[in-house]
Amino acid sequence: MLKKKPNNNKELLTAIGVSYRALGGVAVFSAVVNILALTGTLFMLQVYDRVIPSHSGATLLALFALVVLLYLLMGILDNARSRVLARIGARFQDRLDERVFRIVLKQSRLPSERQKPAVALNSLGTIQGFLASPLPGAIFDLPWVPFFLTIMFAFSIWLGLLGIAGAIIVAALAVANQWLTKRKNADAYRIRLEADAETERTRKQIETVLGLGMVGPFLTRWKGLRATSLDANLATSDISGRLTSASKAVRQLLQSAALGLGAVLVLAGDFHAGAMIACSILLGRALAPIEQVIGQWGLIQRAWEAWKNLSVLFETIEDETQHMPLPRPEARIDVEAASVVPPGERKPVLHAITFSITPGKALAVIGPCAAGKSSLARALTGVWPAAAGIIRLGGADINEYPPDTLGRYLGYLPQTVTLFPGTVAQNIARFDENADPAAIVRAAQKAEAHKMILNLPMGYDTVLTEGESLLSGGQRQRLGLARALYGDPLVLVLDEPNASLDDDGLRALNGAIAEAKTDGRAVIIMSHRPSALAECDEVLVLEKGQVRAFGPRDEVLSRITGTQMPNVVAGGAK
Ligand SMILES: Nc1ncnc2c1ncn2[C@@H]1O[C@H](COP(=O)(O)OP(=O)(O)OP(=O)(O)O)[C@@H](O)[C@H]1O
Repeated sequence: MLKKKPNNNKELLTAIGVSYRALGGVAVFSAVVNILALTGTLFMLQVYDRVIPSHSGATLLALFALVVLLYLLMGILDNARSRVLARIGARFQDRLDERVFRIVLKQSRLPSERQKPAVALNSLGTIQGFLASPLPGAIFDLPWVPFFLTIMFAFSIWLGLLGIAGAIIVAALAVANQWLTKRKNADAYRIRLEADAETERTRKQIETVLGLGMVGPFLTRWKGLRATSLDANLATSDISGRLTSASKAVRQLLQSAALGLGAVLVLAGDFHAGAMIACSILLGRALAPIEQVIGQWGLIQRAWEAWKNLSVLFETIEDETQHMPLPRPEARIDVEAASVVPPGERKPVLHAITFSITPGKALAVIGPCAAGKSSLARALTGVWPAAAGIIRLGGADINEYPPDTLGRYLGYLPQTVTLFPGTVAQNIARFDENADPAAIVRAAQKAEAHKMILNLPMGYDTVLTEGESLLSGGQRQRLGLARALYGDPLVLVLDEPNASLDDDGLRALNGAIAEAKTDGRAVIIMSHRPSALAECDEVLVLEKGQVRAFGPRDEVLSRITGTQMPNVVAGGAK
């Protein structure tokens, strides 16, 4: 079967295609601008034909006034064309921004991708930058090259042939430029991205880098990458510069050659001196867009690479916003023979896991280190997709829900609580712009975090910055729980929610779980510590990514330990 060409991705073509009227307008402006470009030639012919023979100053003045008007119009239209093209670029970016942002987020699930600058965002910016540059204008001028050459033919077949030869030479220089710089340009770009990623990595891990005295080695690695990227850049710009200078010189030489050839024809007696100069001007105009395109070839290459990158990404990463909206489901999770492979890995970390949890029940997932508890939490929240089997929420595959909707149905407390720059209230409300303050306070109260928040310098309006150190581990965990409880989630997935909690925190957590059950939510708690079992009705024991036991709490506990852990049930042990 023939494979669809990735460059023809429908979404990209549509994003440009919506501006078809504007593009049509640009084509019309280009036509007028190119016709107006004959002003100089016509003026010169009129000066030769009318003004000089008649010695008429008035004619010259009238002609000149007309020329001023025509050039003014040309300037206005040329500027309008650039403005429209820049707006087409902005519209293109605006239309694809959300799609690209979602792709970047999805790709970031791969640890290897997380370290790199976002290719999709870079690519979109590159295409927008290209459209806002003077280059597309020059590209719209290219089809007018034959128009100027045809006029040259009308003056003289020899001058026409010279024009064609000139266009071929300049175009050949463009092709040589592309051919010689393509690889080096791509290399320079790739290495520069790697160097940027290295800076970003160092910046993010600055405490470790400084603490372990690793600045020197990192600097050496970074400088190595920058030097390689600079070398590749220099090599490209050397070749490009050589060819650009050659093309400039060739154009001027050709214009002089046109004058020379015109002079030969004038001397032969069958040619007008005005036509000789007119052809020289026409040739310059015909070759100008070709030369401009050569000079900016790198930009065209980068824009084309960016287009191909986006095409491939759009073809391979589905647009999730296209799913049909489902009604709010029942608070029930069914995991059916689900196997989970971490993104970018080959080996599953969870093997054929099967269990269910119904509304109003709490399930504890316990097991030794690296048993797969956090992996299960990630799979349940859709962060890591199941490689085999199905995870259902309210009977529907969780992949059927758009990620943001699924996120709202699930209250997820990850093992490491990350808070974002913004106020405490914004963090609890998951940055929902229409958040109801009463709902934020309610979530905090349910997580028993309300009093703690009121004791912060600005209460709910306390601003948290990136990497803030205002909050202790326990405080973060309580805020994380409030955030998980915000917005009436159906299922709570709490990964080690008790890891940094003191006795008060543990009591609060168990109270929050009991209340969630009363509210009809299902609760799944991943934990090492037995204190988490107090409110749980069922227990699932994981070991090496497999279910060792699953069932009612006391039954499972007595099976695996020989006791019912009465003190655990009473909430006494931690
Ligand atoms: N991002 C990842 N990429 C590849 N493998 C991973 C990733 N995260 C975890 N694993 C592997 O998956 C297995 C299960 O890890 P997981 O963190 O789910 O265990 P856990 O039971 O939560 O452990 P702990 O109690 O120590 O937090 C481990 O062997 C771990 O090495």
